[in-house]
Amino acid sequence: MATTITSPAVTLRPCKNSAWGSVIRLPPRPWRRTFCRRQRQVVKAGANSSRGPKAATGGRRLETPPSGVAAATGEEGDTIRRLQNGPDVRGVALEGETGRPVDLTPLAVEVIAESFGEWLRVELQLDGGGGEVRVSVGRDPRLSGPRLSAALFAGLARAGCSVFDMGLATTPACFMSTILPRFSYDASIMMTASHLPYTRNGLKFFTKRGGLTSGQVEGICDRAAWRYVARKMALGGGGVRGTPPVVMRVDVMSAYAQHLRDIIKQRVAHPTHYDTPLKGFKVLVNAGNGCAGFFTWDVLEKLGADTMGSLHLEPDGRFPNHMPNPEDPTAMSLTRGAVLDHGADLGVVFDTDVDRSGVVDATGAAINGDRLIALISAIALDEHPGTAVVTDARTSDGLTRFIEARGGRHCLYRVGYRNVIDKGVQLNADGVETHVMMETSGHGALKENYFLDDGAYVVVKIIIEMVRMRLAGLEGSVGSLIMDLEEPAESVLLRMNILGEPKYAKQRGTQAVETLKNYIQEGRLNGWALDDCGDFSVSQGCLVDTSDHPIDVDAYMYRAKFVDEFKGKLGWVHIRQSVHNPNIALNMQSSIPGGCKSMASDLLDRYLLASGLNDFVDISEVQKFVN
Ligand SMILES: O=P(O)(O)OC[C@H]1O[C@H](O)[C@H](O)[C@@H](O)[C@@H]1O
Repeated sequence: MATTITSPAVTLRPCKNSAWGSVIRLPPRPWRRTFCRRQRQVVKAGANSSRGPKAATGGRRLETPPSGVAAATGEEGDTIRRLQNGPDVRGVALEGETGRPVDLTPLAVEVIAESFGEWLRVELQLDGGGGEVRVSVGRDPRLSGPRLSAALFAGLARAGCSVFDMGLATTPACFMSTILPRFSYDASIMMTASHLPYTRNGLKFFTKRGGLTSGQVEGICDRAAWRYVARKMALGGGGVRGTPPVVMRVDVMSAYAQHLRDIIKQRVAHPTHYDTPLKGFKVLVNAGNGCAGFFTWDVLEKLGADTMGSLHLEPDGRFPNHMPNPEDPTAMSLTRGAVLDHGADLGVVFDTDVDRSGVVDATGAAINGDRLIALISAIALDEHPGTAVVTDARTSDGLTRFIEARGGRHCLYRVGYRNVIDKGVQLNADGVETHVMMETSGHGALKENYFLDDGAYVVVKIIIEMVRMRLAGLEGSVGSLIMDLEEPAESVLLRMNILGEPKYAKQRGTQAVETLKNYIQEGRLNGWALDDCGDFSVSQGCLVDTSDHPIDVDAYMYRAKFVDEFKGKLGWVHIRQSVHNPNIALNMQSSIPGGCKSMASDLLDRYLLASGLNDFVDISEVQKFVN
């Protein structure tokens, strides 16, 4: 049975001893002097070097790896490079995973943070900035957080950054700490592994321009790799050492919550109770013991909502109830139950760090995945007629029809929230008005919100719509806005583990994914056709943009449709390597019952077995599904 905690967790409340600007610890003066000298040298050396990674510096050069070290990074350095997951850093931070040793160590975090700080200094100089570089740091409640935070602070300080500790925070709040006038930091880092197991942890990086791109993070990890090897050699394999850095404890979360409240108040502009527009509404939150509890007591309750029935608000780094994840069936079903039990108008499910969300409407209907995209698209198309909506290519044909029926355009793109957002940014730059960028996973970014991947803002939009509907005297809950969304008859996700040593997994995964593409292109798979690639293809989908370079780990992915000689179009499959684990994800959708099984069976015989991929890919899930 779900635990209901109505009192807020202390950790996310404004901390009495953490007033803005209060100093936690001062380092001894000599250390500070040495540090400043060192930093000047680093930046100067960078300006003359010819080895700086272009992606990370935007063309400016950074400190050159000492000769010999770069070449020698090899295996050791690769342990750092492998921590890059698209635009994030993710790794195992605690023992407990079979076959996966701890690789996100304090030293790894320290060298990555130092390389980020160094990159940032160069970036800011390019922008005409200089002097103090101020970086905020937030984290989720993972057990490894405090220890790794100390390493993160140390790395940033080594790079000459002033560090501001937000404590328990959310990913969108970290970005907003670079925007909110009272804070306006140069950059922010969120330490989180989102919905991944409690043993993992990771980093997300922001500047005022938004999240770093995969290319930028790749450059930072490259530099961190040689630094890691050099540091290990110097320390004899030991961990982080040295004087603890200066860290300022700051309360950004209260200001951020107020920012969200202000948006709701202003947009609803309630005619009788402006400051409490949610009076008379029951809205409950399932925070999954992640970071989202603040939304209940610092946003909803202060706006007048009754939040009785909220679930798992207390941060707990072991996530004892279920992973905080709007895609998690347990999370959704518990929230649906709570909404119905309490007669709530809305239930909200956040992921750990609140960059993803899903909702449950008053009838208990789960609105996540395609349905959430449809709901946000309906709201956005009302506000911006004709806007384009970018999603990953795992969305249904029904969603495309839903968007088109409202006059919008649907661009299907690569999986990976950053890919989806980048595509939207690019479309806007190319003159295609694009207001919504969302992944089926619940990652949602809006043009009006800094193109930020922000689960809280998505919920804010839905809440505003809910209140507006009631003010307009409209019947029904927010779910009524997506009544005509057609659902596929079947939707299946199968995972195929990549066997063998982890260091070969990416290469093998790419080989497996590319083999399917080649087989189709070579005409070896009758009935299969790759969905069109292109810049902005509404009806057929764009799966790999031919104008991009698939450099990232998550870049090789294809969608192919299958037309059966007798039954006609059965559906499509989407194949790609997992961003986080050594496996290949095979998504399938069909409009015909049994269609997914037919497609899987065909791929099993004519692709997986015929190509011999089963030598290094575990095809048992596909076999089980087929049989
Ligand atoms: O590759 P998977 O394990 O399926 O995970 C895929 C997901 O990875 C991360 O969580 C990204 O933030 C998402 O944008 C992406 O959809």
